[in-house]
Amino acid sequence: MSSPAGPAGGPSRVLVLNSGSSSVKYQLLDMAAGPGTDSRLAAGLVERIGEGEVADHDAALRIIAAELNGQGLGLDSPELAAVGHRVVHGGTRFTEPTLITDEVVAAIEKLVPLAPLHNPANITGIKVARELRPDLPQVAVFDTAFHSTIPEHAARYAIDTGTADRYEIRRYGFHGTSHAFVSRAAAELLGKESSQVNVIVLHLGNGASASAVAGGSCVETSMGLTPLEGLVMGTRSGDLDPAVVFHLARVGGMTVDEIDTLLNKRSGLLGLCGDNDMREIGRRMAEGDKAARLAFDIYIHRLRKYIGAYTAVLGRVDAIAFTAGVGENSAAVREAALQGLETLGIEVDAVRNAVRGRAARLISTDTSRVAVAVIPTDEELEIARATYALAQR
Ligand SMILES: Nc1ncnc2c1ncn2[C@@H]1O[C@H](COP(=O)(O)OP(=O)(O)O)[C@@H](O)[C@H]1O
Ligand SMILES: CC(=O)OP(=O)(O)O
Ligand SMILES: [Mg+2]
Repeated sequence: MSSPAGPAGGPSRVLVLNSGSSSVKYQLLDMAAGPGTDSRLAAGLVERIGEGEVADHDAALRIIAAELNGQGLGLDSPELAAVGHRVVHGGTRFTEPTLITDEVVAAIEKLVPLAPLHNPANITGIKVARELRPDLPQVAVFDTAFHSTIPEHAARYAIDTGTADRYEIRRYGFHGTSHAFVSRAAAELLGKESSQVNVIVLHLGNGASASAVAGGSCVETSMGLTPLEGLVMGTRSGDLDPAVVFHLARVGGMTVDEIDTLLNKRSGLLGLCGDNDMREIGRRMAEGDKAARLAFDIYIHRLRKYIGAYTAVLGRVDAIAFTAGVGENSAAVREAALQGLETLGIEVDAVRNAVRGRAARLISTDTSRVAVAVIPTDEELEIARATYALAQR
């Protein structure tokens, strides 16, 4: 077959745009490629948006469009079936992949205050792609959607119910396409159905979140109203006493926006030691750097608290899966996070943990009651599948 075609012989390619706060990742996939075939036709990343040559997300998307054109895979291609967009915050309304209309864009715009670093970038991606191909179905796939199954007792904060309802304050959770993809892949690695296994997923990238997935449904996650809550991240604080905010305002004289910037952009690993990249922290620790060591220890301590908590939430844990930049690459983080947890049935094999690779793999011992896995995430593939499924209808 020379030109790829969908089941009905129509176009079968999907372009996925994953716009982050300072980067845009993209993939072009052929969804009609046979099972086991790599369907990725192109993939790339524009980084450091706003810092150097790339002024903003609009410029980044035009660079990507030109790059694809140059490879003969342009947005004008008749083979293109749809464009899938990662949208970080879907609020209470969007719990499924959604065909984009003007009204949907307006609704995503209304959610900007809940994800000020992410939703504006997602909206720019949608606007540029719709401008270039107004005829194509465009689908929004939400980070929050996979977490919509979290039960009320875990999703609600213990604040006044009227206030919470009025302002839609609740735990939404993020990185949902990754938690969905990785929890399913963990079940596959164990040779079981998703419905049969309970998995703790640790998505450790620049942003980081944990989730507890019971029989395929998410029951708890560490990010909350916004992507600020939970684990220690590259530049975000994760959990803290909310009174820190009052204290900084009253005693420190800081404005709400200044505190927002402090906690989202100048905290986490960066705030603790001046570096947000785990590779650099590893190098500095090897040289005996005390600030880097403490930052690492704080990061690990938080992670272990969540592993313990989610073990109690799930009752029975079949697998713990590490994913994203840090989770997939840092053997030191994985080892420290699970060290000494034999009483929980967790035994990491040091040799397996040290092996590097791109494939999903087990790093636990053969006798470990809980399987420990490293699973490369693929948010773009997950988004492409949802997009293609919706575009086919
Ligand atoms: N070889 C490595 N060892 C340790 N950490 C790594 C390695 N490669 C990448 N990382 C970490 O992964 C982070 C990026 O993760 P990624 O999932 O790509 O983040 P995001 O999608 O949030 O931008 C980097 O900031 C760095 O801390
Ligand atoms: C929601 C979120 O934190 O996303 P990212 O890790 O891409 O910043
Ligand atoms: Mg990410």
